[in-house]
Amino acid sequence: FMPAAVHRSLAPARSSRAVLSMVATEAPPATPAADTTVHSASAMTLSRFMLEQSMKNQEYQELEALMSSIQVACKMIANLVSRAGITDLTGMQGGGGSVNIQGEEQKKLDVISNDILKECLRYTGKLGVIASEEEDHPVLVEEAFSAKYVAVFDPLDGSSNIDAAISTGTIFGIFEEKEECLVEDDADLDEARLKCLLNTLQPGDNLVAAGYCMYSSSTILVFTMGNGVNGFTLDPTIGEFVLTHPNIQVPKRGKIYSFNEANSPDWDTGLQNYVEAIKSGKGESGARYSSRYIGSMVGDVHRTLLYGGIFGYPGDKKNPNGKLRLLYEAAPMSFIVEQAGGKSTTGKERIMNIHPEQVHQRVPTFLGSADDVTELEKSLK
Ligand SMILES: O=P(O)(O)OC[C@H]1O[C@](O)(COP(=O)(O)O)[C@@H](O)[C@@H]1O
Repeated sequence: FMPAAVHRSLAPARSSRAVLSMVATEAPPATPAADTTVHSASAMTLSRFMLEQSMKNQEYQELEALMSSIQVACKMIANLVSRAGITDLTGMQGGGGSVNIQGEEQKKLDVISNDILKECLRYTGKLGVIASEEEDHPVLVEEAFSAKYVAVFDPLDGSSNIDAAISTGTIFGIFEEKEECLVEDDADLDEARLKCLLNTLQPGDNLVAAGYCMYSSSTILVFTMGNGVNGFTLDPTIGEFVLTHPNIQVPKRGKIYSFNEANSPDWDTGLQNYVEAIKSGKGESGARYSSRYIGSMVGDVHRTLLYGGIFGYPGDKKNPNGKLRLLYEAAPMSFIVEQAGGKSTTGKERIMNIHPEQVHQRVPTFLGSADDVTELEKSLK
């Protein structure tokens, strides 16, 4: 087991570093920058974090099992994604039936990530229903359909980037099932199943937890349970997610906008004017904004959370509701951004208020720094 020493290189991790340094106060003050791979037993791992949260608040006890299975699934997916080129896991699923209900051809890793998440969530026994981007319809978890939670997820967001090894991610949201979904033995199963399935269609405001795991130069899991947002980096030397981004607060205003500008000819004038203004320093802040767009929502939202600014996938003449799915992309990400002090909107209304009518419905999405999103809303009006 490695002796306690301290990371000196990662500025954002001050608080976890503080935790580590409390333990290692006797350690020499400045560890040479070269020494970057040590964690002490007192590291704030995600498992320990959840344990402490559920000791403080009983409500989190049941979520602890769910978060434990989600982190296992993300570690497995991270491993597969990082070795996709070596293990022939790039490319399309191929063969019949590899087009999901949205008409998108599925990547091999879309299907595998979906199976991994389904399996990891199933064995918690806490889930009655799951809805996934890769499942045409919500799936009833037979073993536990009298359980308490509903999980919605995009198993591998941005998978169009996977073959180029550009960042991708998993997005998840957890709802509580509505009371009447609890099925008694003699109940009419079909009716109950319908109720359970309908339980999947809940507004973002009903989320009890949401998060994403980004697979990039680091694997970072960021989530909220409605009590702030925390980020954990996977340390491959111990195979654990370690707290590196405590209590994330998105800057009130940023200097970066993130849209697929190739669609701008089809945007409405208000949005075109807004982007022109911030590009040329004629926006409210007077600053000239720069553009960043990865084309993976998880990567673009993660950067926006840390650096500020605005990310969006607007509706346009071709796709009036844009591209992002409300239930397992826009709503979970909106919960995280709002919990980090940011804002999220369709341009007309708060995304978290919207009651989904279909599992795969799309919604125009703008989220990020509160002042930037407010300025955009004014332009769209
Ligand atoms: O290539 P486009 O049209 O800009 O779309 C990019 C957007 O589509 C997505 O890839 C959609 O997600 P999926 O990959 O899960 O279908 C988002 O991650 C991203 O923000």
